[in-house]
Amino acid sequence: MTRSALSAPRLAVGRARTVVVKVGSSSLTTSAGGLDPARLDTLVDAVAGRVAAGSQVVLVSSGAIAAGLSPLGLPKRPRDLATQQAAASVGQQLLAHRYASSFARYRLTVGQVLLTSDDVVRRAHYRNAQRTFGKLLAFGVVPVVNENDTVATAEIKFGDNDRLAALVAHLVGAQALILLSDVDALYDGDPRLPGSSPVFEVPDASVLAGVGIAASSSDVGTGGMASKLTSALTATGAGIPVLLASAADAGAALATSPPDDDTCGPTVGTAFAPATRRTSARLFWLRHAATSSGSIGLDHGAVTAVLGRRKSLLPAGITHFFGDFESGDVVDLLAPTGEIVARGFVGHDAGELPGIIGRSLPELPEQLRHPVVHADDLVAVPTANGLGSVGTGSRVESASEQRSGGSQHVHS
Ligand SMILES: Nc1ncnc2c1ncn2[C@@H]1O[C@H](COP(=O)(O)OP(=O)(O)O)[C@@H](O)[C@H]1O
Ligand SMILES: N[C@@H](CCC(=O)OP(=O)(O)O)C(=O)O
Repeated sequence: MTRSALSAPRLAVGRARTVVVKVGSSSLTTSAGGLDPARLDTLVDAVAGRVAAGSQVVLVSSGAIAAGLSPLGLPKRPRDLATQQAAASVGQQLLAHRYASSFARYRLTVGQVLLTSDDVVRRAHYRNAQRTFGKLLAFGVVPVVNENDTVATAEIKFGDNDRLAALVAHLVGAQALILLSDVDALYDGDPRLPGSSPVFEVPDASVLAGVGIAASSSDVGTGGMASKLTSALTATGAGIPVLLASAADAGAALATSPPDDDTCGPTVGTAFAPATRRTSARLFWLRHAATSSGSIGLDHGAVTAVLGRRKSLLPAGITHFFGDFESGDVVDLLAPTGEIVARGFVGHDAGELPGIIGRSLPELPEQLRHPVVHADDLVAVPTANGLGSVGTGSRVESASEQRSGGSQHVHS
């Protein structure tokens, strides 16, 4: 019997030299809520197998808060931040200890990397984290990453490890992102309902328009399926293929595809094809990680020109702006609805804008006759087709939103 060839994204995942694997809390815990050593060992078996096959693997693991519950006598995941942080503090070191002893079965060393959003938002920190990962991988260490929950505050939290995993995948130059959860694939509706069917291939984001997202079934995680889709779109939008599969199928999800055999590799789960070629670090950082210094409101025509025709943003299409940015700073570009639709490096100081917004270039003095944001300095912010506010960009903190008493300038 001849076996059929796997899809291109599956083969890309199977052939990736550097892979980021993310596992959710629900896949590491018992039904009572504590860490489940057997499930953790199953995951480690799969990661060690992939490393033995010649890949570099970065593991993004949730589970710190879940692991800290029982030592603190907490019956369920607490709602308040301070208790979550205390649980994470206790749980993270239990988790790290468990990973260290489980990987030791394969003579593999783990390195713990705890990140806050600052480590990705600030460019110098981003480079520093990149260097650290590079060194760990060169030493043959398996980096085990989590959010630094103990110090992250409500304002600076990543929100969830799905998003963190996509950012880390780009940061380490991974060729694949594997999201492991307690569900075996993406479904077109709530997987607990009988009429829902699995979606095995996502060639592009338009497929997701018909996917229904049920509220997360897990009591221990924070992400839910919506955040997994946002993560998948973040990675595919940067040129990285994604596989979403069950942690119970970790071995099959991390299977390798030999260069000369198109029939072997990850057969399980849902494969997401990359949308583009790999994005440059500069534009990826701009889209997903940059903290903006202000925001600029666009009229409908400018939104179409900038997003639809990839044109530069000219003063004529601007209705208002907030913030005290300088030329070179990052600004959010807002649709007339107020939604962030793009982000760019601004070409003017905020002080220059009141005199030029709403006017065409020929009307302006020579030194001001250039785009407010040049097309090469601009990226669209994905709003995850049909998933509304789960788009990553709208979750990035905006300095202008935080500034109390920040002024707004409106063109009339
Ligand atoms: N369309 C869907 N397809 C698959 N799973 C879905 C869908 N909608 C909601 N879910 C739920 O999302 C859950 C996974 O999210 P979550 O519990 O946060 O996982 P994790 O702890 O792995 O991050 C699954 O248990 C599943 O019930
Ligand atoms: N950083 C937290 C997990 C946050 C999170 O995203 O959880 P999950 O949705 O289970 O991946 C922890 O270790 O408990």
